[in-house]
Amino acid sequence: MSIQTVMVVGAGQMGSGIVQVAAAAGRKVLWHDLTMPFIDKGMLVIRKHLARSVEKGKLTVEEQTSIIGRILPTEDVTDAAKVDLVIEAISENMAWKTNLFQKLDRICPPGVILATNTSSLPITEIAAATSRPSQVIGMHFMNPVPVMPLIEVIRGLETSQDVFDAIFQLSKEFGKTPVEVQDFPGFVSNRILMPMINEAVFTVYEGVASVEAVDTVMKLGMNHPMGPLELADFIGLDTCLSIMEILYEGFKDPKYRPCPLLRKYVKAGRLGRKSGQGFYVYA
Ligand SMILES: CC(=O)CC(=O)SCCNC(=O)CCNC(=O)[C@H](O)C(C)(C)COP(=O)(O)OP(=O)(O)OC[C@H]1O[C@@H](n2cnc3c(N)ncnc32)[C@H](O)[C@@H]1OP(=O)(O)O
Ligand SMILES: NC(=O)C1=CN([C@@H]2O[C@H](COP(=O)(O)OP(=O)(O)OC[C@H]3O[C@@H](n4cnc5c(N)ncnc54)[C@H](OP(=O)(O)O)[C@@H]3O)[C@@H](O)[C@H]2O)C=CC1
Repeated sequence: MSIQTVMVVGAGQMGSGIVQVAAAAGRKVLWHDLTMPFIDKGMLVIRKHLARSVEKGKLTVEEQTSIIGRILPTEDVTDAAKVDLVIEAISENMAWKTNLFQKLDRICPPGVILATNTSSLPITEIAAATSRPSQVIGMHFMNPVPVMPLIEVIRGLETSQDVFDAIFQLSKEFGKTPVEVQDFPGFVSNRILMPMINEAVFTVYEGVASVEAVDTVMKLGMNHPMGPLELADFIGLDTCLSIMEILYEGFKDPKYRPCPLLRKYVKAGRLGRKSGQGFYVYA
């Protein structure tokens, strides 16, 4: 199964990273979001990162130009009919994702693989919304995509071996290390990471320590590159809350209850770096 053309849906922080990595790996990438200004914003981010790589001598100007040339923005989702693989990276919301997968299922010819970058939603449930559950798979990149070497490759209940092998191989061609994971809430990464972040929020909520103090403890005491609250802001507090809700709902275990402070911040629109304020304020 050769994958040469890819559509990425969603021009947020994950979508732009996935587009950059796929284009750098020589794939032609159609990039779709609901409106062109979102894609334009994402293109600026990619151009900035590539320009930095050129400045540092990690990329030639010719390579930079050809990577940009392989990225084709489109407002028309029916362009998905032209690709071998669609990677969905829209917001972490099951209704929006199943709606999109139903649409993609109608648009794409048989044989096109539909992958989701969901952080925690059940792949099997997303697959069941389509008429091709054997061709639906989880391809979970880490943030920031161009830097982090891992991709969790998640098998839905019906994912075929051919599709699994093709995505595992493609992940390697993207320069990443794929790890096989079964379809359970939060997979491996967020089942372990997100309760730690949630516990850090509880630590602030209960007045044990300040935001800065919690992050300093984890950075200097545990050698984490970012403190858990800084990382929560980086991921997006809306995404963190959605993941905690999915763990709580999926396991029905109170240990996964989201901290009320996390919920409060999301309700207030404090989503972290992307909205300008979360646990920290960004310029
Ligand atoms: C929620 C989920 O479902 C799953 C997830 O993704 S969970 C989140 C997983 N990610 C993490 O845990 C990230 C933790 N943080 C880190 O690893 C580091 O802080 C970091 C890599 C983000 C930044 O590292 P740093 O050393 O502090 O910064 P900096 O020196 O500026 O950057 C290091 C490199 O990363 C690049 N970089 C940093 N941020 C970047 C971004 N957003 N996009 C692309 N490249 C980026 C820099 O250009 C630099 O590249 P070079 O080595 O080629 O010069
Ligand atoms: N943030 C992280 O660290 C990680 C996130 N993920 C997962 O990746 C996915 C995206 O997350 P992230 O990039 O952070 O989110 P963002 O909020 O940064 O971006 C989501 C983008 O998707 C767009 N969008 C929403 N609905 C549609 C649709 N129907 N069609 C096309 N575009 C749409 C949004 O547009 P609009 O603003 O108009 O709604 C927005 O541009 C989520 O499933 C998340 O769980 C996975 C790994 C890490």
